[in-house]
Amino acid sequence: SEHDDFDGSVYDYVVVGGGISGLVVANRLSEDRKTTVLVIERGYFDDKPEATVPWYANGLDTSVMTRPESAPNPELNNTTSLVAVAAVVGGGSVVNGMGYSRGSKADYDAWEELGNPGWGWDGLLPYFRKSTTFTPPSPEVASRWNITWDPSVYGDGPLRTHISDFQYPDLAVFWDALRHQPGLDLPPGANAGVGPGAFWSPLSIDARTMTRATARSAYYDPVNATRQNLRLVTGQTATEILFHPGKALRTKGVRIVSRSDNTVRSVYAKKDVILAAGAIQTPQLLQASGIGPASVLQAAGVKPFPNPDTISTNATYNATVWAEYLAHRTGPISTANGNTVAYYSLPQLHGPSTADAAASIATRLLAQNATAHLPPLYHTSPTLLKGYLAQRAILANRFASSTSAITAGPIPGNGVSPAILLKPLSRGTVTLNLTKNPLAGEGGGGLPTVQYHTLQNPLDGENILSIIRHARTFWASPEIVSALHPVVELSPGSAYQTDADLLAKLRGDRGLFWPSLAHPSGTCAMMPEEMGGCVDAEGLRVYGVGGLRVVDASVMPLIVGTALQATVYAVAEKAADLIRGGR
Ligand SMILES: Cc1cc2nc3c(=O)[nH]c(=O)nc-3n(C[C@H](O)[C@H](O)[C@H](O)COP(=O)(O)OP(=O)(O)OC[C@H]3O[C@@H](n4cnc5c(N)ncnc54)[C@H](O)[C@@H]3O)c2cc1C
Repeated sequence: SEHDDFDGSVYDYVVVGGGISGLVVANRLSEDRKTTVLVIERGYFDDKPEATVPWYANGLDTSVMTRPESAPNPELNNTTSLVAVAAVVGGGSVVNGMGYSRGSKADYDAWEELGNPGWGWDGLLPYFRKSTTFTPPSPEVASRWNITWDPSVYGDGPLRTHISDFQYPDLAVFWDALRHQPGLDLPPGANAGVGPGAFWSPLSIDARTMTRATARSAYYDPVNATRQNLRLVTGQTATEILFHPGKALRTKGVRIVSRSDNTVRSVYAKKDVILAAGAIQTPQLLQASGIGPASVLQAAGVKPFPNPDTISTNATYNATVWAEYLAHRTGPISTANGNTVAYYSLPQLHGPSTADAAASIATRLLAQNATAHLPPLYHTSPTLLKGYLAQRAILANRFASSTSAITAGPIPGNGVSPAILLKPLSRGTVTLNLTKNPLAGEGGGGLPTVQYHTLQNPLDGENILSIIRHARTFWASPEIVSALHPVVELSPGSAYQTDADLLAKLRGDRGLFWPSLAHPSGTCAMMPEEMGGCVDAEGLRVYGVGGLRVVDASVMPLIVGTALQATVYAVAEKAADLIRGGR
């Protein structure tokens, strides 16, 4: 087969996962033609329209995903839910909603406060720039819609981002309402690290072709033909990290299984094995390789991203708009969820008259008996608890200030208004599924057990209710009602008003309320080891193991107040620099 030649082969670096972080790191490391890099990817290349036409980002292409169910969640009436994980060359960038957004400065400065020098906003901005190019809309569209941006926060990097010329007409009404929101800022440009507010926010679209811009189109396709020192193999699942014999743990390579015929092969790394398998599968691979419970097993913790509203109904567009896209690359098919996002801090959510409600949440958070609202893992690990308490102090500070967002209101043109909690206090876990051999099935089909523990901390419930109530107020604002008629809430529905009724509905209805919006992170956190950290800040090296690094969304020590792809690109760019620096 085409893969016969690589069994037993040796590279400088073996990268596990050809998703966003894996392709960025592989590209940068192979810029030096003397450095050899192998990328192992579970999925395949996907060239169908769903992977390239922007409009499809409104739906979920599950044909290129693995979809484990979560464990039954005790706080959600023991119901399970989907864990959406990409399995395709390009990873999440091929299936995601294409929003390109960075958190506020305070979100990244929190990483630095957690003991990671150089990982605050100022340390990451060069990598945000290095990874992106921004193409503005046409001057006519920009002036008609009053679209503004800050060109200084983008560079001439591989990932193309764009605000398209097509804007849903109703957005004018929404912007009118946003301008009248008390206390909501309207900063001139998104992605500049400024605090919450309403923005014109780009999508990962390549304006030259009006197609989806992905880690593959940005970091792999342009260099594939010319770099003999870079190789990507598809349909191969890494199932185990291999170590040199001896007392000091040092990686030797990776064992992989072919999805098509279950052939087992081994490949070797002279320098490092680099894990980029994403925040669900990286911890699984570490655990399957028996890497120390003190650093990794205990550090497992997926942060939920609850979404107490319905998803897109997948309205089908008619033939005319498709014809327009095919002929001119314009119209609704040329864009996805739209380019307007409003971020609110907790005080802004509560409004000026009840701003002390936010301070009260912060005070009550700090007064909590932390272990009472955390999974058992934290009860027995003083280091893990120490890390959580440090995160908690930072979150209490952010709750009481207006420096970072607790919710984002994407306002797409398809009439769906998800209510999203960006700063969860509850902590989940990713652990090996002991009843399923990770080697079994279609080439390593076994997936780990994901326990979200959504709503384990009751303050998460309070914050979600505030977010829902705020969304109701927004949709009832006079600007919207007078222009668009009263908006009817389909889900959960106006019958649900009291805290108890709303919470009971959320706990029981998995179609309505999701524990995660496909943004797992923090499952192998970058923090000092004595705070339960998994990798160091100097080189993202796994504590206690030589030659092993993690570069994907697992390393985020605290989830940032927005969707993650922009941050994953920047973190991977910085990781590549640190690795090349030889540290
Ligand atoms: C449905 C969906 C919608 C999203 N919407 C948005 C959005 O609009 N905006 C935004 O900013 N972010 C969005 N995200 C999040 C964003 O795409 C992810 O945070 C990002 O892709 C994570 O990058 P990563 O490198 O950590 O992992 P991934 O991009 O997931 O890459 C991991 C890769 O590793 C491969 N892999 C896993 N295990 C193995 C193994 N054992 N062996 C070999 N290969 C393996 C996988 O197949 C995958 O290709 C969305 C994600 C999803 C799933």
